Amino acid sequence: MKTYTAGLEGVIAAETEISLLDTVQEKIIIRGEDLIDLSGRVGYAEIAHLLLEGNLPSIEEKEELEGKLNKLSEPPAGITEVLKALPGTTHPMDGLRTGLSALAGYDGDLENRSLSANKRRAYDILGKLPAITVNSYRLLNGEGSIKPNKNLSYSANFLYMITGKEPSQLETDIFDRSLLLYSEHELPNSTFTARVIASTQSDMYGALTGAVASLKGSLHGGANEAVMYMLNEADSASEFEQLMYSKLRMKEKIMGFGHRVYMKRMDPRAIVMKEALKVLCDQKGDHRLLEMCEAGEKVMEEEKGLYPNLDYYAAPVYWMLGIPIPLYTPIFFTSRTAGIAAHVIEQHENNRLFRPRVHYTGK
Ligand SMILES: CC(=O)SCCNC(=O)CCNC(=O)[C@H](O)C(C)(C)COP(=O)(O)OP(=O)(O)OC[C@H]1O[C@@H](n2cnc3c(N)ncnc32)[C@H](O)[C@@H]1OP(=O)(O)O
Ligand SMILES: O=C([O-])CC(=O)C(=O)O
Repeated sequence: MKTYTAGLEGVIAAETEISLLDTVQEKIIIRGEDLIDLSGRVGYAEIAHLLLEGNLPSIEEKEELEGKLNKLSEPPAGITEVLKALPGTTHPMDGLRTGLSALAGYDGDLENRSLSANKRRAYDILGKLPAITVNSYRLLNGEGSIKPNKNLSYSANFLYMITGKEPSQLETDIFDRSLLLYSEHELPNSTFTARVIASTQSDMYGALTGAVASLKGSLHGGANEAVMYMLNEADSASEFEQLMYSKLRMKEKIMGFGHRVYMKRMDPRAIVMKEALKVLCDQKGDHRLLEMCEAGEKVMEEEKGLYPNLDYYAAPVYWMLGIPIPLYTPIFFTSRTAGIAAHVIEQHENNRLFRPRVHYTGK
């Protein structure tokens, strides 16, 4: 009776003022602004403000937001205890999912779905997630937990907690840019998941927790970790090229390539991350990873007509920044929290329950 499309391809499933992948003008529009254009001009905190408040902040508002996120950056001690109780075999993404879920118990106003209550908890979650993300990795590795350094900006502190040393300005800028690029992307599986959960009038913690599970999958955020494991299987551009050919012969999907929306062109965010990789390679005087990635790009274009997505170039950038691979997907989620929280708020503000029908193929 009604049109059915596998994977909801091309289906319009939500009305939003938050973002649009404009495939005609080839732009990522966030609340009327061009994300790629912004990536050279503003930082992650400003994008978080744009997503949650609807406008870019003034200098004072930006400082106020950085201060607010700083103040909120320490999770309750009970969350650390929850993370400590998990077995060491737990993936940090599952640690993050568990820690985020447990935060709900600390919200004294959990059933309040008003705009102000939702914004308050969005900032609270955003403030605490870097520590939850990093400590889920550290505690699972048998390392002690690390406290946020409140003298640093949001991104500098996040990177400091990951590596244990204060990052340089260049490292901070590149990491911040990666967070900005990951912050929001219209209606990917995880954002859709969160909106579906929120549409039952369930709370933001539950909606975001479901989104973590969605984003973990290798067809979505999990691809950035898979890309790095794949790059580490080779030592040079020619070895990587051979690896790609053999994977294609085995009909394997190559992680970091293809995208439901950018099927036939390079993800514009990947172009920005490729430039960042080049800067890091130039600085370290070691171009091996860049050369390998470029070789892989050429194979995929020639063999499959497919182009890199953001994960393909974010992975080697994170490697060059000294970030452990199991943190790549949790970092992606932490950054995407600003966008997904904005979608949960929008869903609660103008809600209709998601309840589609099926195309029945059974007896
Ligand atoms: C930041 C992000 O989350 S971006 C996504 C990150 N995920 C990845 O990088 C995983 C690898 N990529 C993929 O699996 C896909 O391209 C997806 C999941 C991103 C998009 O999937 P869909 O839109 O459903 O496309 P689908 O998987 O149907 O692919 C269409 C065709 O292209 C091929 N294809 C798509 N991506 C790839 C790939 N990475 N490697 C090899 N072939 C691919 C498929 O095999 C399929 O070919 P066929 O028609 O001959 O069977
Ligand atoms: O948009 C998608 O389908 C996947 C995603 O989250 C991204 O590319 O950032």
